[in-house]
Amino acid sequence: MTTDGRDAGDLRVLVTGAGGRMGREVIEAASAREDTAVVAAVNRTETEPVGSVEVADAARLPDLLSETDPDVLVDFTGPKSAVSYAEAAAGAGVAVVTGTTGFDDDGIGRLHAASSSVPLLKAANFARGVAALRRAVREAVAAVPGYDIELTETHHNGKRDAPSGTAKTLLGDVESVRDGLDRRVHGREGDAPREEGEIGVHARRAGDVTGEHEVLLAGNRETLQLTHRAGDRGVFAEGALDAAAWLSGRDAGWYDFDDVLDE
Ligand SMILES: NC(=O)C1=CN([C@@H]2O[C@H](COP(=O)(O)OP(=O)(O)OC[C@H]3O[C@@H](n4cnc5c(N)ncnc54)[C@H](OP(=O)(O)O)[C@@H]3O)[C@@H](O)[C@H]2O)C=CC1
Ligand SMILES: O=C(O)C1=N[C@H](C(=O)O)C[C@H](O)C1
Repeated sequence: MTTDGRDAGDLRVLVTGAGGRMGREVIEAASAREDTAVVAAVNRTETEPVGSVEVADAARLPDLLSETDPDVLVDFTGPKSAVSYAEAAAGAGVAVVTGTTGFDDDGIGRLHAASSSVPLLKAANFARGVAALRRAVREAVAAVPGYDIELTETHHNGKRDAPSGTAKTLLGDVESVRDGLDRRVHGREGDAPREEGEIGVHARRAGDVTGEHEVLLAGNRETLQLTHRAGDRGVFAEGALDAAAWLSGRDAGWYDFDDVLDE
């Protein structure tokens, strides 16, 4: 038993972005788990404790990585910070789970480089229903060749990146099973009839919507809509912690949420 009453075999997580919507959710979900301990939490700007967890200045991350001996750093921040946090974790030999979205190619390359020394799991969406949606979309697109495809995602008005990371993942899924889709059309305006090879992409931002993704397939006098709605952020936090528990102790390398679900 440790001094905080947790078992010595518990999963030890360090949470970045602890003042953000997801960081707070991860701390709350971890604190409610008997087998998980939040050994440190950091945020860029000064942040009140989250429950009983003190939040340190993110500049202290390198020290905290060595002082608190975490198994996994769990990150939901922004694309620049996520890369530098992952690199700090890799330098300290600590595994990384990141749910951050909006990376550019350089960021993805640097995450891959970090994954050569520690296990790193990146997923744009930690909801199990989205994993099921991805499978359903691949199957449906393959089953209705030639149907028009439009993707719509809806999120709260605080979301920065568009389209969402999940939307980009779904677009990759569609394109992986349908040849000839060579143009993502982000909204339409003016004289803009639909053309062969297009996939329409629509990002809506409104109120406090947690996250919705819909793939619409239409043709041959019928429509098929495949939709996922997240009820609250707890679903993402629980998935990320399940991923962290799965990742802890694995070999260095690049992993995604499907690896967790496939086992
Ligand atoms: N994979 C998944 O299942 C999910 C992924 N996400 C993704 O997680 C990320 C965070 O989302 P959310 O919690 O809603 O966002 P918030 O804006 O609520 O929180 C962002 C957090 O990241 C920190 N941050 C942002 N930019 C920087 C930076 N440049 N340097 C240091 N810290 C930074 C913020 O710090 P500060 O407080 O100082 O601003 C804050 O703590 C997004 O990319 C989002 O798309 C969200 C939900 C689910
Ligand atoms: O920013 C969010 O809130 C979310 N972001 C993720 C994304 O970009 O796909 C996942 C989820 O939809 C919530």
